[in-house]
Amino acid sequence: MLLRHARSLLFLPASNARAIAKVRTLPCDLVILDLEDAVPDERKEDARTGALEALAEGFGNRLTALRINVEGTPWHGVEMIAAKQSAADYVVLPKVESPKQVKDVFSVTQKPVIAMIESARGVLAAPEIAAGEGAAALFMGTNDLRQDIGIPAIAGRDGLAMALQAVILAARAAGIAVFDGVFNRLDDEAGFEAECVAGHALGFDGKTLIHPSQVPVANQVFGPDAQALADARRLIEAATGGAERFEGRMIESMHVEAAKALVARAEAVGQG
Ligand SMILES: CC(C)(COP(=O)(O)OP(=O)(O)OC[C@H]1O[C@@H](n2cnc3c(N)ncnc32)[C@H](O)[C@@H]1OP(=O)(O)O)[C@@H](O)C(=O)NCCC(=O)NCCSC(=O)C[C@H](O)C(=O)O
Ligand SMILES: [Mg+2]
Repeated sequence: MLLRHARSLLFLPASNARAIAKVRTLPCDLVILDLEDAVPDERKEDARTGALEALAEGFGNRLTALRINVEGTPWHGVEMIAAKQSAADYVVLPKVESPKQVKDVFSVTQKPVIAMIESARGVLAAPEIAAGEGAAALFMGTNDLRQDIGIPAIAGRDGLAMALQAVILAARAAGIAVFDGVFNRLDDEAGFEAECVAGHALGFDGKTLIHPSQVPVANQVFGPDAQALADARRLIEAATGGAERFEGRMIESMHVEAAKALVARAEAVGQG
């Protein structure tokens, strides 16, 4: 699967063996083994060893990533070496504020880097980060971003709107994928689904997740809906080129391209 087709991107602490076993049973598209905030300092070393073993064992046909700690922490250097030696498909780099951070990690690990945008500085530098060497995708880090901007944890996402859109535009201008931040309220199913729908409508490719219960909803919201897929197939079949009428609306070549992209996404995620 291509990264841009991923709908559900599940974080888990690399120190949690039960979660590692569990994720192998889940229909998530990308597994992210975390060495950063989900792992206490005294467990970083164990987590690193556990991550390398788990990645070597593999996660079936799921894409894999290792989130390392940022430069300036005691773990950054050793985790870059571990990432290079690992079987992870991607490195996730948190708290990115410049393209140089991504380039430096890419040059050591030789793995495509998913840059997390988690601060006002990061948002303002997102166009350069997304276009920079080694950047494969952007993740929103909305917990840290709220804190950096000063948005109360209990407030909704209105205060994040400009940042979310700026990051999506930066990713699109650079031609890379972009994924929404995590939803913390584990028991608020309706709130989670509403945030997935809103993120999908903004243009995110998928959503980063923290719990198994969130995977099916993200897959459903970010996966092609059956009606849209049927519509896309009819449109591709009917189109003859240029502007024309299709089922009461005007279509042109960009609509055919969009329909083909939807069919490709459906096939990639096994919904074709
Ligand atoms: C949030 C949790 C700590 C909740 O844990 P808990 O209450 O123990 O979960 P459950 O009892 O409901 O778990 C049920 C079973 O599911 C497994 N499980 C739980 N979470 C995961 C997971 N993420 N991946 C795989 N499997 C998981 C449990 O092991 C149970 O199975 P079993 O053992 O067989 O009974 C916990 O969900 C958790 O740790 N989540 C991930 C936290 C994390 O990785 N955080 C870092 C990423 S968030 C982020 O990046 C923020 C960002 O930086 C920002 O700034 O916004
Ligand atoms: Mg964060």
